[in-house]
Amino acid sequence: MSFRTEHDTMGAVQVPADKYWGAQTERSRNNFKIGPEASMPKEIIDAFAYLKKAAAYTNTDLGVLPAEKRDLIAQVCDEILDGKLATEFPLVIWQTGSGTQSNMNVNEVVANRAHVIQGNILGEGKTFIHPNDDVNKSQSSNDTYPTAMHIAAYKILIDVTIPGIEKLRDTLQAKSEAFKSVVKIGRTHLMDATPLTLGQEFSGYVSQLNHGLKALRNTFDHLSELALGGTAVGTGINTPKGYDVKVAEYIAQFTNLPFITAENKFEALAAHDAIVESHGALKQIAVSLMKIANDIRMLASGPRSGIGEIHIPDNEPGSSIMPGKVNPTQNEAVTMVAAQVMGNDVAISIGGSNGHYELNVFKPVMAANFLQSARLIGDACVSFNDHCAVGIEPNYDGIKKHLENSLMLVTALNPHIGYENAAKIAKTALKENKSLREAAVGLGYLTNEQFDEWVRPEDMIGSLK
Ligand SMILES: O=C(O)C[C@H](O)C(=O)O
Repeated sequence: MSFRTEHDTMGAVQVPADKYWGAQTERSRNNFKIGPEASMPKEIIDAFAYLKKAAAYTNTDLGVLPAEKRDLIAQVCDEILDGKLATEFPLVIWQTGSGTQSNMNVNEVVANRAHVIQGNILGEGKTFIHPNDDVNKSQSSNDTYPTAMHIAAYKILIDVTIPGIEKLRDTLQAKSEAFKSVVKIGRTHLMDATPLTLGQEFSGYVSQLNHGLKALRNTFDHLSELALGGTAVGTGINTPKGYDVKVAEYIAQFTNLPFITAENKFEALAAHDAIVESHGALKQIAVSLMKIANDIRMLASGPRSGIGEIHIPDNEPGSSIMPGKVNPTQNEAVTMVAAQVMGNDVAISIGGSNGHYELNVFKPVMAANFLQSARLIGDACVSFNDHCAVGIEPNYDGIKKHLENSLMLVTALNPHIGYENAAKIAKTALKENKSLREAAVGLGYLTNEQFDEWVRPEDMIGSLK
């Protein structure tokens, strides 16, 4: 590999000759050889492209950056957003907790790429655009990185997470309606309970996802606040008047999302409660998905020795050794995703609780965990929807068998013969391996006709939808 020499305030650094990044990026590459798989997320780099372009426009509007520089900076930012410079951001999240090195990575790439766009040779001569003085003008890592976090988080929730959850929610809603007359036995404490319909059971899942979506949307207010303009400690040193409001307006225009400047820049740099709050909603959805996917795999368990009250699609051979076995693999994937998201919530909580005075220095790990959770939930919902939920059908034989066998249909007799007599019927039926009817009539508490009249599972499903 050939190298060129780049400089920063600490001196000369050898940088791969064909790369646009500069000395500070290379120092980070060399000094943080930690977990190479944990690259700075693409969503964060794209968010930096939006905010650097917005900063350039604002700086020009406010008279502190020539229009020629603005246009060059904006052109490179657009190239980043088009994915043309994807190999120019080699840093990992395990670096400075402010994300300074990734901020500088973007600044250096923009300056050097602009140099080449102007017809110069990479590494030869002084660049017209300076990474700090121009690309980073009116900014600090301390306000750019949190701004990038909010842009990336908001965008991924809108583009990936919410559509995925809604897709699954809609399918479960359709199933709930389709199954509204399918009476089955309920289970509480994993033990037989009174009946309900399969539709009622599924309506609970729909409601869980609707509440999760609402919780997520409730976090948009805080996520829409941008730190940019706070610069180093939140005071806005080195920014022209009106910069913070205007730069947020440009970001809103470029992203088509309702961003505004943060009301309090000290909070926006030193705390990431918006990320903690929003990930809290993602955790809530993970908790819901864990319950839903577990219920569905247990209802589908069998085919001969399980509960077997629903069928789910047979997607792949399940076993390398047991012929003909098929497993609830989509449920397993979703529940693993839920476990990962709950784990990410711990990392985010620890990160969020560690703002020291004017700066939180857990920014990259918080961003990476958030983006991973948001994508995993969106993707997992689509996968579970397409390869499992859409194909769920009742197993009428299994449902009927359990319903007829259930001892808790006896609950319907409480108003007629009292709880204690009804309990005797249930216990006798269990002990003597009899049906409820046999036990009830045998104990002399009621006649066959009364049993037919009073013990009707279809009348035991209550009035609630
Ligand atoms: O990189 C910056 O702009 C500031 C840095 O994070 C610092 O506060 O030392």
